Amino acid sequence: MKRTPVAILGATGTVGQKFITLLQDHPQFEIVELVASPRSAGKPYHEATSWKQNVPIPASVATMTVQDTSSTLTAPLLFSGLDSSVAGEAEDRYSKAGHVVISNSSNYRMAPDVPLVIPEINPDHFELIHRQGRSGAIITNSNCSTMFLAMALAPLYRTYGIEWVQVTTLQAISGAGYPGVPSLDILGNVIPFIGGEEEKVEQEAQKILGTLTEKGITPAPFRVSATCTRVPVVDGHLETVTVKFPQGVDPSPEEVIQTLSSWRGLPQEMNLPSAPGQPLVVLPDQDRPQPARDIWCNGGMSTVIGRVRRDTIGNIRMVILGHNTVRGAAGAAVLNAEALLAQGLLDDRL
Ligand SMILES: NC(=O)C1=CN([C@@H]2O[C@H](COP(=O)(O)OP(=O)(O)OC[C@H]3O[C@@H](n4cnc5c(N)ncnc54)[C@H](OP(=O)(O)O)[C@@H]3O)[C@@H](O)[C@H]2O)C=CC1
Ligand SMILES: N[C@@H](CC(=O)OP(=O)(O)O)C(=O)O
Repeated sequence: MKRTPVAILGATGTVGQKFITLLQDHPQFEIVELVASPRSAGKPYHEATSWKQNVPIPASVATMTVQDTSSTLTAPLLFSGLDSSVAGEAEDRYSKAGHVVISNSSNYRMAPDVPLVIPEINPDHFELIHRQGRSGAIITNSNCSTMFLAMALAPLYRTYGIEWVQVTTLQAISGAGYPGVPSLDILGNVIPFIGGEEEKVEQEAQKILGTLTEKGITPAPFRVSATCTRVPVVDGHLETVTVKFPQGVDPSPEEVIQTLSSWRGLPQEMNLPSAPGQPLVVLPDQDRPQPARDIWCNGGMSTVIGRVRRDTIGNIRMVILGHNTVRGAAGAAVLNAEALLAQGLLDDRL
């Protein structure tokens, strides 16, 4: 099968590097162009990037010359891990020039005509690309902490309804990009603030779980209260979550575990290349999930859950975990692209 040529925007960064490792042997996509800042442009990729992955740079990419965002690109499909300070202008321009941009950046996530999709939850929202008036399109995935929260909430919301959610995140340093948080700030420490993060976690899940109508997306009506912290962990965002169901709804922890574990969506039904067989994996051990042990569950594409138990104020509390640069970023974007292709939604654009 002929592979679709793709470019990676922000290729030298933390998310960009993860795109390269996930796409190097992908059956549907072939990396043909790399884009980063003017600081990197003109250099071979291996010189421009500070490679932090635990596999070597693929030979086909190592010597590719990096371009900047002023370049005209040939690839019809662009995966973006651009810094949000430049993503807005570049993604808008490329999508108006006919490229389909699958973005990790926060700039367009809440735009009314831009799909914010987790394909297990709301693949019907992809339809919004036809309302954008662009010859290409912009499709986004969520904030990394939102990703694991929304995945865990989806089957609960659809089975029981939700009144409110309280979440505290313990976020890895790779979430801040590279070089990211200075070592003297984070080693042996916890920083109880991540700029802009709580606002994203408090509103993105409701768009994802919202209902698509003629007028746009009506967000799901539950409230989220979030406290976001940075901890000295390299990869993996852990979150403690309390869920309050509507009045009179009070499933047992065993029922909730069954609801979470049995959840499947379009990526599993269509057997997409990056789909985890089981999107939510519930561990029985009292001291799991742990970032050092569990982030690579199903190739880093599952949300791992533990400690599901009754709460004293809400109904249920649990601990959730995910790989922030895989399912929380690059892997989510690749899965979105696979879902779009499988449904033929890009046939008129690629
Ligand atoms: N890390 C994570 O877990 C997650 C990140 N995201 C989002 O993904 C995006 C990338 O994050 P991350 O990889 O962590 O960040 P990094 O800081 O590691 O990488 C940023 C990338 O943007 C490029 N860039 C910076 N300035 C410019 C410019 N003026 N023109 C063109 N390119 C530029 C950098 O290129 P150069 O090397 O040349 O400077 C680099 O490739 C951000 O929007 C972030 O918010 C979303 C979810 C999770
Ligand atoms: N802020 C997240 C990563 C990120 O960049 O998210 P966003 O794209 O929503 O700004 C973290 O620190 O872990």
